[in-house]
Amino acid sequence: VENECEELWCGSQAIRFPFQLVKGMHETCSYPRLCVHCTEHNDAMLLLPTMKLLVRDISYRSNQIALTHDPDEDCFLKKFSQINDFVQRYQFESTYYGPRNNLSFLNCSSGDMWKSCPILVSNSGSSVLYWNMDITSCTKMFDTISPLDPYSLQVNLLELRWSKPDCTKCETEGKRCRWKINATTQSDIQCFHCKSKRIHVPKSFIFSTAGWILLGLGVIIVFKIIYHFKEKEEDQVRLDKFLEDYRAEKPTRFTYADLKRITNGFKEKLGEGAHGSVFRGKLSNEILVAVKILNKTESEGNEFINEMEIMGKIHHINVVRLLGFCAEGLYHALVYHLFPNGSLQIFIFPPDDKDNFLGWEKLQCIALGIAKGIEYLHQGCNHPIIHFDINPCNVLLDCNFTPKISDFGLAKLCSKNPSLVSMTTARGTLGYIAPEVFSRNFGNVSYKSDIYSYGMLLLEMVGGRKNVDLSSAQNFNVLYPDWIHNLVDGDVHIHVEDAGDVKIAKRLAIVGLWCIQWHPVNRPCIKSVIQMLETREENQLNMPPNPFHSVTSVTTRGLTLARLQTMELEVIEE
Ligand SMILES: Nc1ncnc2c1ncn2[C@@H]1O[C@H](COP(=O)(O)OP(=O)(O)OP(=O)(O)O)[C@@H](O)[C@H]1O
Repeated sequence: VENECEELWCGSQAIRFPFQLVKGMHETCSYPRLCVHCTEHNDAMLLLPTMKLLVRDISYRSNQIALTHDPDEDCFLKKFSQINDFVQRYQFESTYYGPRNNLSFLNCSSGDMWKSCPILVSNSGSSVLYWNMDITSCTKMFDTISPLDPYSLQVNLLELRWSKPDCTKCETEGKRCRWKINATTQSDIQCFHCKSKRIHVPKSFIFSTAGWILLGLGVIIVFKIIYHFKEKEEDQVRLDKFLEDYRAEKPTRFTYADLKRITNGFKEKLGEGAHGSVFRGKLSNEILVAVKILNKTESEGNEFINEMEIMGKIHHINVVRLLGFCAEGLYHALVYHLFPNGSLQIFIFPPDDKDNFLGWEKLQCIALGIAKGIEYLHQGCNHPIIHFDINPCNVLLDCNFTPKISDFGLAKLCSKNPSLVSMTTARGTLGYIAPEVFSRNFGNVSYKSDIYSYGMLLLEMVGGRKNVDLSSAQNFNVLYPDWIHNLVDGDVHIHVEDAGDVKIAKRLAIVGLWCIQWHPVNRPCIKSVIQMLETREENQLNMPPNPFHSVTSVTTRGLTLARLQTMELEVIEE
């Protein structure tokens, strides 16, 4: 019931007790058989049993209502008797404070000027001359007593006041009022809390608004569908372009927006290295990629693109293939195949860690694969490349554990201060950098620098532990190879059960030790490394001299040699 007595609106007119909009009519909410109808033009019409009146205004504070004639009808006074009945029946009073009026009604239908409303009403006590009209042709119809004001009636205006029901008490308490159930008089009202207010919105408005909303939704859906198909089309175009480039063995050039789409907004980060961050991406359901966003490249614009074209031509089973790149303003990025196994780094475990150790056969295959990849970079392709950063992090493993060398060419492309890198990424890089890269006293930087890094990597694989032991910071890059040397000499026994495995372990260790000779000239070239790894004649593998056997003697020898060399070599600041 409370909701039915809510205040509703018709245009700017609030309709509430003792009136009620015709919809949701409830007997306790308004005068009996009296209701207001809201037209499609938002006009409130008071519906009486035999006529309707247009509501001009309702003041709930002063209990007044102003009514006028239905615009469809011309004359108010023709319906005087119904109006008078209505006023008296619902105990309305005229806002006109005066004695009850003796009204005279005159019929003036014969005069031209009375055409629209041929009835004149006057208070019989006062003159009709104030109308300033010719009333000589009028005939008297009847006299009556009414509380209504003749002047207002004549101008089609009905201003009424109701004293009952009186809701002012309820309203001062912040409540609403309505009839009591089974009320017998117009004083039988009760106050109640009205919780919710609803705005009356004409049906036409609801329909038009709903229509607009539906239309809007329809347009959005259509746009979404078009966008979806356009996106799919663009994806397909990009994929086709990629496949075309792939077959033509050249890297695809992507825009930064492409990369954003491929990586789903750079959502999944695979890792971060010295050159930048790597994100997981998807070119199609079958082609998963890793997108490396470079921090800073030294080569700009065209130079970078030329460099990419060269790197894109490098194809070898043991080298990560560059699928694409992005060179857009400050954004430089590289796109590679994704290798879900990640880098070799996470597979290096000691042989006695049975659950994680890969096995000697597999380690040998990986070592050989890496060597073949280095051989291809050094000698096999049109543009020989020194990697400068061979380490387990830069060897990725595909699902068959085939090793793939990554990050080739970046040493040239990216600004990389070795001493700076050694400080920040000591974990991965420091132990692998050849001595001559630090100081020319050991010789010239050449392909042999990669051999040194490869040797360190091999030894790490054999030992199953990091070659840089930061806990013994003083001699970290000396102690570990020494330990390996002793292992091969037979002084320290590594836990290898199978005789075949012992052979592999020894072979890997011997090759590793040859590769890490201080002076580049003493290191084998990569071809020899491969031969040594592939040989089955164990006794053909000679042990290299142990440069760490006596740290003092080595240092003395090194210094002597260094002293000799400094006399010939230009001193380069580290
Ligand atoms: N193609 C790839 N597929 C799968 N994972 C990758 C790929 N490329 C890189 N990653 C992962 O992202 C991480 C960061 O690679 P990134 O090459 O940038 O650095 P890094 O090799 O670890 O270090 P640095 O660049 O200093 O040599 C790697 O450890 C690797 O796990």
